[in-house]
Amino acid sequence: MQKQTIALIAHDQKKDDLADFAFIHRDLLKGYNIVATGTTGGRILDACPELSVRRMKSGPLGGDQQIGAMIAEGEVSMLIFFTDPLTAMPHDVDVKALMRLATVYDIPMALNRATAERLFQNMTNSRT
Ligand SMILES: O=C(CO)COP(=O)(O)O
Repeated sequence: MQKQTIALIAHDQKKDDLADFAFIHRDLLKGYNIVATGTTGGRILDACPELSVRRMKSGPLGGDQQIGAMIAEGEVSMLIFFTDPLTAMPHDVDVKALMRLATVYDIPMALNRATAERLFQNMTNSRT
């Protein structure tokens, strides 16, 4: 069976947190294709070199839009996006557009670690 794809993205202040999250859940993530924005993808690969990560452009250069287009094409089944609500972003409209498409296409979307942990807990439980 074809692996499903999970999108992983983090803003700069949240990248340590997402790298840690990916490391802790690396065994689960091995069962998925991962797509990430450029810098985030690099951080995930540093933490978990064994994972298959497709790196798109960096967020401010269009990476969020690329992942949004993949969602519109039905190619992404979950979005984990550790956002930074305390820093202004030049590409805020792209971030909002990505969240909008995840909502339009009704894919599970976690915007913080607490929600992501619960989604992954749910996936772990449904595997056992
Ligand atoms: O800005 C981002 C998401 O909006 C993330 O992009 P990077 O992973 O390239 O830093």
